[in-house]
Amino acid sequence: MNEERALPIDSLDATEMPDGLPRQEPVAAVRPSQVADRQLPEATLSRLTGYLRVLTSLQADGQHSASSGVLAEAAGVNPAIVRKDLSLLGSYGTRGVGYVVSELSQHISKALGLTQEWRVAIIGAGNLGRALAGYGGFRNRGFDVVALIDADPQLVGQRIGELVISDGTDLAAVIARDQANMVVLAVPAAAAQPLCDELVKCGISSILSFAPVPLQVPAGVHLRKVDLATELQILAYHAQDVD
Ligand SMILES: NC(=O)c1ccc[n+]([C@@H]2O[C@H](COP(=O)([O-])OP(=O)(O)OC[C@H]3O[C@@H](n4cnc5c(N)ncnc54)[C@H](O)[C@@H]3O)[C@@H](O)[C@H]2O)c1
Repeated sequence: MNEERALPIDSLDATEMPDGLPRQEPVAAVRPSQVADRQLPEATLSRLTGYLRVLTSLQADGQHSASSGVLAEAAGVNPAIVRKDLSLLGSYGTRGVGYVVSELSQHISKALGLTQEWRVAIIGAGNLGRALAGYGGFRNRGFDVVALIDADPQLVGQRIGELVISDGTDLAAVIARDQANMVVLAVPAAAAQPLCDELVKCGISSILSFAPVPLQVPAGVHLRKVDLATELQILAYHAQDVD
């Protein structure tokens, strides 16, 4: 069973060096054809989404190229980290010119799996599910929210923005009808594991859960959890007074 995505033990990450310096391994040896076979470090993945956001806005402004310095400043990291991250994708840029915005944007989108269609079903139309369903920003980041599902008959049929709440008692039918291939769980903790099991049977292999409970999924199913309370506790740990 697979609890959450494990990173390979040899994850490369410039920020993980004890002295804060980028590692010196020959990253130039990594070519695009190899990238598909390996997992990118989690910290790199999260920075890539930042670079993509910056590139999208540069493209909208009609910029043709961008230096690692420009990307670094906009993403809040240093240029060496940008170059290192992009080299892991096989993108090296040109000295004096930098990176071609449209090409790099396409390259990062491909690496992040954003060139395929992601159709997201949100399960749980309570406080959180409604807020997520009402947020318009997912579409321009590559995610189409196609269904909002709840098991409460009083909620089924209600309209939230562009979506009408679907009946969660026939989950498989809703997932098939709306051709969802990614699911967000915004249900109480007790409902999350049975739903995960049902979703796996429906063929869903990408699940993001907000339920504050450990979940088990079989190998091959990607599960991520968001736990704001844990994040706040970590923040409190770092921010506490130490006298
Ligand atoms: N991680 C976070 O940052 C964060 C923040 C807020 C809430 N949460 C968690 O998110 C979840 C939802 O929170 P909320 O405040 O929206 O709760 P809520 O009680 O307002 O909504 C939960 C909804 O899930 C529905 N539901 C229950 N079982 C279901 C099932 N089997 N199938 C379909 N729908 C089902 C309920 O009918 C209800 O409408 C909770 O687990 C909560 O702890 C997480």
